[in-house]
Amino acid sequence: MSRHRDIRNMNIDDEMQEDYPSDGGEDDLSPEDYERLMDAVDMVRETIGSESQSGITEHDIKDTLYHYDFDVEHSVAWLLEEQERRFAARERRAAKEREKAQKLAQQKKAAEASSRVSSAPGTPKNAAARLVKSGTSTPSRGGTADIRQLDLSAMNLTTKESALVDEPPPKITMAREKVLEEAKKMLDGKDDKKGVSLVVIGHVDAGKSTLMGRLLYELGRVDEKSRVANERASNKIGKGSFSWAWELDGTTEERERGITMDVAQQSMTTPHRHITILDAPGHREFIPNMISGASQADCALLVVDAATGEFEAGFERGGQTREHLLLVRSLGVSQVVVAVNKLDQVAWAKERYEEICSQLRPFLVQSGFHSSKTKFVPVGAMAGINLLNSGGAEAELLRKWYNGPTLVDLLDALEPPARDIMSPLRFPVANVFKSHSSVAVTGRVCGGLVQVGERLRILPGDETALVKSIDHEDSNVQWAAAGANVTLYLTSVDPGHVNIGSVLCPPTDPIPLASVFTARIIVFDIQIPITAGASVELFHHSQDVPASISKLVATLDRASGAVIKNGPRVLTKGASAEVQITLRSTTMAGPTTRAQPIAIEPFSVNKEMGRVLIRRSGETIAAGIVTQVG
Ligand SMILES: Nc1nc2c(ncn2[C@@H]2O[C@H](COP(=O)(O)OP(=O)(O)OP(=O)(O)O)[C@@H](O)[C@H]2O)c(=O)[nH]1
Repeated sequence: MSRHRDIRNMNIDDEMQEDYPSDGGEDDLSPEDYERLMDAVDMVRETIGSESQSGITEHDIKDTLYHYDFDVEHSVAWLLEEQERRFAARERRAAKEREKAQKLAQQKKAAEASSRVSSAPGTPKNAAARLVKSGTSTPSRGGTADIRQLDLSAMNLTTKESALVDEPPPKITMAREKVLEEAKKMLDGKDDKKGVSLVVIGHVDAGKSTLMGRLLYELGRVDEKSRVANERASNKIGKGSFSWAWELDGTTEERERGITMDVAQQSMTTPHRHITILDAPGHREFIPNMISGASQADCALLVVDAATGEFEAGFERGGQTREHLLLVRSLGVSQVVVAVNKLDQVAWAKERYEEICSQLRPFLVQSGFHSSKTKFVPVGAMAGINLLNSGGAEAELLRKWYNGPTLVDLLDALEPPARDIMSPLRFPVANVFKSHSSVAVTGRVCGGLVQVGERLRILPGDETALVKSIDHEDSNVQWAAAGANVTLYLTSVDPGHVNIGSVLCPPTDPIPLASVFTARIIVFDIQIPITAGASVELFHHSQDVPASISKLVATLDRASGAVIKNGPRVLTKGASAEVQITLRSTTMAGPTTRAQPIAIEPFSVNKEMGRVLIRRSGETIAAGIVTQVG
């Protein structure tokens, strides 16, 4: 199985800590003072060197600058002395560690000698380690305490992690009926704003991340200091025009290349909606990541570039405007807002806006979007025009011919689709974060409910895990229901058994596993027809696996589904067909090696788990729904 992004290994224990160290009163600074501070930080840094060279963090520098009232000279002098003090302390600590290690080695030798004498025949050598693993607390007797300590160190567990092993398991604190009742209330929107997830799609450089960064700022989700910091830092590497996008494009590579590579998740609140944003990459190289984002969304925001020739580049055959729209529709998204961006590049010309809308409308209908569920809005992401309320000369130019809704007005009216909370839980893992002792998984609840303390089965495989906590947007919650994009923190599980594409479900109601299944597909605009045995890549949620279209069962009438021809020889563009799909083995062990099955369910059982996309040589050739598994 492959996935075009890294499984990030980070320390979840750190991530879970809510009390981040303060930056030393920065919150009280005005934007002007904050800018002064950041200038001073740069000057100090130039003299003392980078963090890795000097061991002095940005936090240290800021603290010192506050202390010396932003006086760079005094701050540098103090920090250089501090650097020497730290170096000396480190040396002292290292000497102590060496001494301790020597002592432990001697104790280990002595303990091994005594255990060789006292163990009964057949006693497992690592009995102490097994006791620790299973959580049994054995009172220490004489030398045993040392053996336990030594075995723990051999297992590479830190003191903190060994404490975690002994932590009591999380408990279910709410009755299922109560959770169901609360979930129903929430989905009815009686208690709160309705939740909806939105994937942001469009051709490369259309302005997706800029639009989202600016929108988050306009809605107060990004403060003035972050804005200034992004502006300064992006200017510094000559990428000033991407400063708004930096709020979403968080990795160094994304920032240096000026493109989105992985899906970034953020959230925002409009008067009637709580919106999870999934900012997808536009570059065709990262389509698999875009598919991962789209499979977690209810609605789409398509961003197109109005600049001369740019809209056309994205909309022509092979452009991502077309491909993204087809992909999201195939994954079940039926509502789309089209933001016609960069109108400043064409002097806010009404004719250009209308020309773009008139080209997109028929394509949207042809792709299966109902015209009542597609909305258009003219915007200028960079200057924040027509996102919320905007003033100024550019806004005036737009207002001469447009007095329709703003982008936020349209987002605020998005309707969440029906959620199936009564079906068994299905949680396809979109991303995994691992540490030695725990695992966090992100993704969307695709049916049912999940709650803290619940034991879940991880498929494929025989493993189970306990849900330790759940993060939904910025909050820690006790449960999450179908449609929610959440992070689950898991415990009592070997991190090696949780992967992108794993599906978490109730142990009593597992999702089926299959390496052969049938699907009803629609063939896209392909040039080389599909024949039986064609090698393809199968996309299901966030995973993609090698497969083949092993049998062409029948061609079907697109509208009625009636069989037109059994056993066709080829499938050409626009065809609807029933096909058999067989996963191919990823190992080189030979043609008889069976492929690993994937967790997949018929569309009739769970819509979200029963959709697949089929790609070949980097091009999406078909989309389908699973009709039969096994
Ligand atoms: N003139 C103008 N430029 C804009 C506007 N919005 C975005 N841009 C510029 O377009 C370029 C691409 O913006 P991004 O936000 O990175 O585009 P993207 O669609 O997120 O890019 P990918 O995710 O990599 O496909 C940047 O240089 C932006 O400054 C706008 O309203 N007007």
